[in-house]
Amino acid sequence: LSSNDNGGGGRSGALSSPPVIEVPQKIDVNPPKGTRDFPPEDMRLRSWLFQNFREVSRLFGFEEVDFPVLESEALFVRKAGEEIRDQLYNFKDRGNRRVALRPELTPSLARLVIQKGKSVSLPLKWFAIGQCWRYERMTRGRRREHYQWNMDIIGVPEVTAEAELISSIVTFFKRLGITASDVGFKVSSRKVLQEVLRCYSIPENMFGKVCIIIDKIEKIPIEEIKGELVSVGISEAAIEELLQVLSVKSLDKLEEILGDAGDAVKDLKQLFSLAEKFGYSDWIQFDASVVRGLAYYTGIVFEGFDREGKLRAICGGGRYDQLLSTFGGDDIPACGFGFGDAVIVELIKEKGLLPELSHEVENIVCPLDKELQGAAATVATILRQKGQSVDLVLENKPLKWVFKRAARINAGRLILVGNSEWQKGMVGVKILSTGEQYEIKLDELE
Ligand SMILES: CC(=O)Nc1cnc2ccccc2c1
Repeated sequence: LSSNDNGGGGRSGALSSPPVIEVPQKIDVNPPKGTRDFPPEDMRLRSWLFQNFREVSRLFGFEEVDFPVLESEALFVRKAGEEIRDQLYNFKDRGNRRVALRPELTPSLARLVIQKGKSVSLPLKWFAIGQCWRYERMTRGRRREHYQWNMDIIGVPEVTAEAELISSIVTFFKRLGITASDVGFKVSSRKVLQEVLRCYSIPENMFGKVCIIIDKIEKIPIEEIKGELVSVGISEAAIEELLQVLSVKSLDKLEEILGDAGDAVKDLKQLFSLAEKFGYSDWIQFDASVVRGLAYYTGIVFEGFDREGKLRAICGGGRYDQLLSTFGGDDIPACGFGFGDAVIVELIKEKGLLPELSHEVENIVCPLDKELQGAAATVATILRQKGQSVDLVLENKPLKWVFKRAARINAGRLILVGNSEWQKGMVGVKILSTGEQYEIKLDELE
């Protein structure tokens, strides 16, 4: 009930029964659990971050794409025990369809590539910035949404694609003032795991599950990791070999163990050599323990980390050559990364790299009395047509109020529309930074 309703007691003042005053039910003004509003100050930081995502995507010749935040649940139903699956924000819609709020963007991108089929020519270089969702018990008080920047290269089997993607992230970090002493990338290949599992003739369909278990290696005790590997049927011997290989920190050592028959060592060597040419060798290191927590990766995987070790992974990605074919599409190679909007903000705060972003307008236009409101609107429109931003005073306010507002919105200059000046086709101008004041003909205002 709106406050000016007299509660259904008919015409106010009627002698009928006293109006029933309904206490208006105050809505909860906070956003839903785990979600955020973006009031102007926060929105300026988000827009600044996204502007940098977009500018880097442009520098690398990527095209922007987007997809619905709501997808068929089938896109995300993978049986590899991933956390992203356990926390799917899924439900049945009113048409009884199983749907989900997307927890990541890659499956949607794969869906669109398949949908486009032969009508697009490879390679595709697409980027997206989209809100992703998860539903986890608020016990952990973590967010249920975040925005991710994704860059994907579709149709390139060589590791030149991964090298290009890492270069784009390095470019982004440099734009923010982040250096190789602040962050690095741990790089490995799932082919390392694959080659070990093959030696123990562990079936391919176990691969995703084993990767998801291994991905928890720094999050849960090693005994639990071993237990989970045993429970999915990996032999003790294979487990020992796996854990031993995962502790390898040099490519040469890895080659000793795996030999140079497989692609794992070859791919990684090529990636590190390309890193030299891109000029980001200082940013990357081989680390066999990196597997990432998404089941569909098949080759190179990488993650950005803060060298102080205070924060969670900043970004992550890798090659997913089988994803399109598992969706019924052609066997098209692909790789990409996701870059969340949360950890990066914590990092730039830590490093004192938060930009100062203020709201500014070039002009505040004010009629000196209400008869001139129309004239002020004309002045505002002329300035706006010249590409100037204008805050037009919309009510009859005292000058004191106007000066206060001008300061708050960081107006560059105050344009006063007064009667005597207007009769001469002129307006008053006050440059607010210097106090300089003058009159000028309207058509000379620029
Ligand atoms: C640090 C953070 O907010 N992480 C975060 C927040 N929301 C998500 C939502 C979906 C998938 C991953 C997510 C990850």
